[in-house]
Amino acid sequence: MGETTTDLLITGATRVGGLADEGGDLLVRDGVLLDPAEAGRDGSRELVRIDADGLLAVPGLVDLHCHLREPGREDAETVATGAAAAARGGFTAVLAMANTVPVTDTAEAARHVRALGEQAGLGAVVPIGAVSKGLDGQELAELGLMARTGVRVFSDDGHCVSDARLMRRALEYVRAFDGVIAQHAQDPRLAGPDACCHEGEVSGRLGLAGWPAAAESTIIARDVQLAALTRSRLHVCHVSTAESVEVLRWAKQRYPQADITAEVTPHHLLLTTDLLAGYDPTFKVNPPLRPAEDVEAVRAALADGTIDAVATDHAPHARHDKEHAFADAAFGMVGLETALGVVVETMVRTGLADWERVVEATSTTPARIARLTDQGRRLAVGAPATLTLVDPTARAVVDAADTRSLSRNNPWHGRELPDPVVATVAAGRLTYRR
Ligand SMILES: NC(=O)N[C@@H](CC(=O)O)C(=O)O
Ligand SMILES: [Zn+2]
Ligand SMILES: [Zn+2]
Repeated sequence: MGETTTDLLITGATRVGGLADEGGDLLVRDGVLLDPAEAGRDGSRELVRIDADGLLAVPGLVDLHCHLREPGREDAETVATGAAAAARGGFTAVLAMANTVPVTDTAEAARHVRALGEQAGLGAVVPIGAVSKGLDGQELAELGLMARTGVRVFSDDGHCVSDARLMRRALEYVRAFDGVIAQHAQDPRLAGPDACCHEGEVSGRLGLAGWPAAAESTIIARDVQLAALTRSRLHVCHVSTAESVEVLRWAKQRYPQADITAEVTPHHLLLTTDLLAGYDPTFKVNPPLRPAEDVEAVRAALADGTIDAVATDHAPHARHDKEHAFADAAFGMVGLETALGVVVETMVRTGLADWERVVEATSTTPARIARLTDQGRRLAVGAPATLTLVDPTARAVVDAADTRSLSRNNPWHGRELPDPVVATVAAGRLTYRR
């Protein structure tokens, strides 16, 4: 972050994870946190104050998994609108999935996404590189060349790397540069081309073609063994079933030397498959919404660390892709702006997690998985001024039209949820203020 002439003084916030003797005041100058006693000493600098009495200051949120749609589908989202939605959601860094048009499968494509993020200036936009060329699951993409531009996370998300041999080679390859393979765990043969939801009692009643929960957990069982075999890093995207949690719990015990991590989305922490009763395609998502037992299992796993992180899987879609009969609509829902609220609703208000655990799952751990060294840092003098101010008690009714995203496929529309994000500061810059 370059030189600035304005200081930002945040007063009265409680730092989550801060030391007991650290006061609540924070001074932001040139992208760094300074001793608040410095505020106003240099008369040439303007001082902007934020009164944060009663608020929490947490390290800026990091989203390991979102879809920003640029290049190719700028009608659904652009990097700039996605970054604006992220800032409003309290995020200071987001990782943009590779399933754009064209796919982020070359160094040049990765540089392009990063540059669009820098132009937007609303926090870090970090490209995820594809595992296979064109996401076709056949041939490895330019993993090494993308790594040289700083890419550490590789994923064919939207598709599963279903060929075990290709998955093994990808894991072996990225080990050299400390990369990680983020897998969309879903056996394509079990999921089939026509399936559109979770296979079970609800799909049977509604006459919708489902796919079994085993399509997810069987791939995870295979991949954790490949991660152990290759001694490489595996990250499991959007874990959604109780069996997947059981496989992960087993794998983390069985292979303590392996680096296996997993994420859950906010929607899988709260929404259930019953919502499909109205055939509203807003609730069509991949992985599909699951029964309540699965929701309970992923919450417990997030609480005890079996699931390491929360990631939004923000998947904006234009109206003409979403407004179809359920079976024909696109998979995906937006989520950047509501993510923290849903985590507070499902984990904090239920007593399953405290704010320390929320910070770990939404900031510290995702930053570590993506190897983003200037994100997820404790808020101390000398650290990057990358933080989010949170009102732990605020609530609001979600309005899909009140958004910085270009898309409206919002499953929370009309629902009252915690509305915690008050301000976001990314590398010293105020990127959102309520
Ligand atoms: N989650 C979704 O339902 N859709 C994602 C793809 C994905 O995450 O698998 C998308 O790109 O729209
Ligand atoms: Zn996916
Ligand atoms: Zn995704």
